Amino acid sequence: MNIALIAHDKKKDHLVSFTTAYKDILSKHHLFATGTTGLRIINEAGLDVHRFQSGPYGGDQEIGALVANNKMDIVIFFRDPLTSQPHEPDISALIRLCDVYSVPLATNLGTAEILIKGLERGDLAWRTIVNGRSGETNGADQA
Ligand SMILES: O=C(CO)COP(=O)(O)O
Repeated sequence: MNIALIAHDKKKDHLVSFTTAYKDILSKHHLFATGTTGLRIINEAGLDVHRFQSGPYGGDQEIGALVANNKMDIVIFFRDPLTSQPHEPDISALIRLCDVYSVPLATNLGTAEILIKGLERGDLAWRTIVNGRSGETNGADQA
């Protein structure tokens, strides 16, 4: 599976802790992230992550493009609901596209935990039918 990992600044510590805690599961998949989030996950969780631009510089839109092409299977986006962001339209657009394409999206730690446990149990196998990669079991696919 292709998994996008994104966090706003005040939520980055949470995402680093989350990716560290679930490193064994996440390392079986292809990970993508916005720029600064990705750097922290690489350095602090020790995971292999493909980094896009930083969010305010277009990273959310790059991930949105993959969602629109059915190349992103899960989006974990720890957004900060208490701080205004200069690229709010990009954030809304990414969330909207996840809803357009029924891509599983977690915007907080509680939902992300459920999603990652479901992923490990195989609950998201339907994604391989939607994304045309049905021969694959553990996400050995590339965006
Ligand atoms: O702003 C973001 C998502 O909207 C995240 O971007 P960074 O990971 O580069 O901080």
